[in-house]
Amino acid sequence: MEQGYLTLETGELFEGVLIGAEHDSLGEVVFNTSMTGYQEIITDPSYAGQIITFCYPLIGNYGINALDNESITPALAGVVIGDLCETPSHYQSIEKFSEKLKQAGVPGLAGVDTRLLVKTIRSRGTVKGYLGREKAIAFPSQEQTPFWVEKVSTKEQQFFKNRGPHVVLVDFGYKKSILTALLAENCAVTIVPYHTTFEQIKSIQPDGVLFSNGPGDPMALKKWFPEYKKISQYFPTLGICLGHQLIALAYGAKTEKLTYGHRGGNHPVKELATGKVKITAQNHSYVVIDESIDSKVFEVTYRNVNDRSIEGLKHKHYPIQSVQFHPEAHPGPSDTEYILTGFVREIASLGETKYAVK
Ligand SMILES: NC(=O)CC[C@H](N)C(=O)O
Repeated sequence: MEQGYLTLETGELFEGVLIGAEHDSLGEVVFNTSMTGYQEIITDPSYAGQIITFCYPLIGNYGINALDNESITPALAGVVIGDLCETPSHYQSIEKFSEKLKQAGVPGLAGVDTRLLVKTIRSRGTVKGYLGREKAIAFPSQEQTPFWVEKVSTKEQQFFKNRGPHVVLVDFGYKKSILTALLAENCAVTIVPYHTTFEQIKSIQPDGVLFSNGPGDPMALKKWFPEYKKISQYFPTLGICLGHQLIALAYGAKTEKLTYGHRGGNHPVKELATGKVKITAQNHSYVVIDESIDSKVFEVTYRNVNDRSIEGLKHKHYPIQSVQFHPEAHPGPSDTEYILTGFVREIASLGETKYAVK
């Protein structure tokens, strides 16, 4: 196996062996603390442009199956792992982790001291990294950040027929699990590109709208905020992760980048109405800034137990709610599944009266 390196922008160097696709890669180095779910993580479009470090030391031991992909084409820039298992054992396994990376065009580095790397990111904050055969001597100067949502959002509308309420899923890089959860609730689903206008959505006549998760800085979508506001003022709306950030921004709030983000399957959030703590799956860098919320407009519904950051919002006049975590889980606990099922129940019960709410 060929030796390779991950060079951080801040100068630290990590050695390992190259796996997966045979090209070098530049990306934002982040880490995920989940103990399982590497397949769902590498196929989650929200990781576009990022190099994921797995904190869990053993990756690949249960292989890759035909069921758990969150998207067809992985969008991430690379992976960094401790021990790579090349002899997977699971009855559903159809290929090895390294084969999946290769076939998806994603390079990786194995045999890395990921514990040290994670500690470095925790103290430095999220940094750029260069993964390749050579140590990087210089980093390319700050070129324009790619518009990741454009790369992962659907180009065409797709419709899934079903007997329940009709949901428009605005695709910023949606995880398949969100679609699966809606279909399981009998929803008919129309998936639309991120730039779909209010008038276009109105012509679809849905019962509710769901703004999906997605990669990058939510401010990259600034141009469309007025449209997202109009959509959410007309239709009952649920926002998940990037979708949550976009709703807050569309109503005048602000977002900021966390030092190293929340990525993993055991992030505790408190539901403020009940005081109950739920364990959630998370994957984000940005958060809505507390002081930027207009308390006449939004109620904060959830807070992160570790850093008290905002995890959920509810509009005080319109049927709009949003969560920073992932109620669809995958991978992660299903403690907050009720948010998706509650949304479907709500749009079903609003029925014909829904427009009168405004
Ligand atoms: N999973 C997501 O939707 C991530 C949202 C956004 N890209 C962030 O990093 O905060």
